[in-house]
Amino acid sequence: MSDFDIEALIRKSHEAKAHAYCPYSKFPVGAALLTKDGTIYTGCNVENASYPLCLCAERTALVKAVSDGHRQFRAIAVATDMVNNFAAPCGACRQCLLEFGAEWDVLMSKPDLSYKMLKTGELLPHGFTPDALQTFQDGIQNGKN
Ligand SMILES: O=c1ccn([C@H]2C[C@H](O)[C@@H](CO)O2)c(=O)[nH]1
Repeated sequence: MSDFDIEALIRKSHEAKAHAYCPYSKFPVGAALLTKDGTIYTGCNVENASYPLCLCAERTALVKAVSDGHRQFRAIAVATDMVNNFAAPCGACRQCLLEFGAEWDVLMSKPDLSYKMLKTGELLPHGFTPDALQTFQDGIQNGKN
């Protein structure tokens, strides 16, 4: 059982998709990120004529939230127009979501609002986390690195 309204969050991610700036890929993506305190930040993909600078919807929502002071999250819903596939975050987004914990929910949806739910840590198993850097720093303190 989730302690938040899954359908409402997914719906918001589909609404956010309407703002996608994607003249190159023509692949709109929306995201809705729920913070621990119940605030919702939305995001969309923002592309650029310099293709590698394209921003994904998930990271747009994440940086909006973090830059407002949020670091604890309950869930992120991701939306695309694909009817045959759930909206799976790309590798870079998985890494950025994992930065803020391995135990919060990623809701990958379709336009009919059906979804697949996985934890951030399930989406990127064996990921590189802040813990690894902490362990490294501890090793330096103890003369082991
Ligand atoms: O998880 C994803 C995957 C892709 N995109 C965007 C990036 C680019 O603008 C377009 C096509 O890759 O979709 C996202 O926003 N999120």
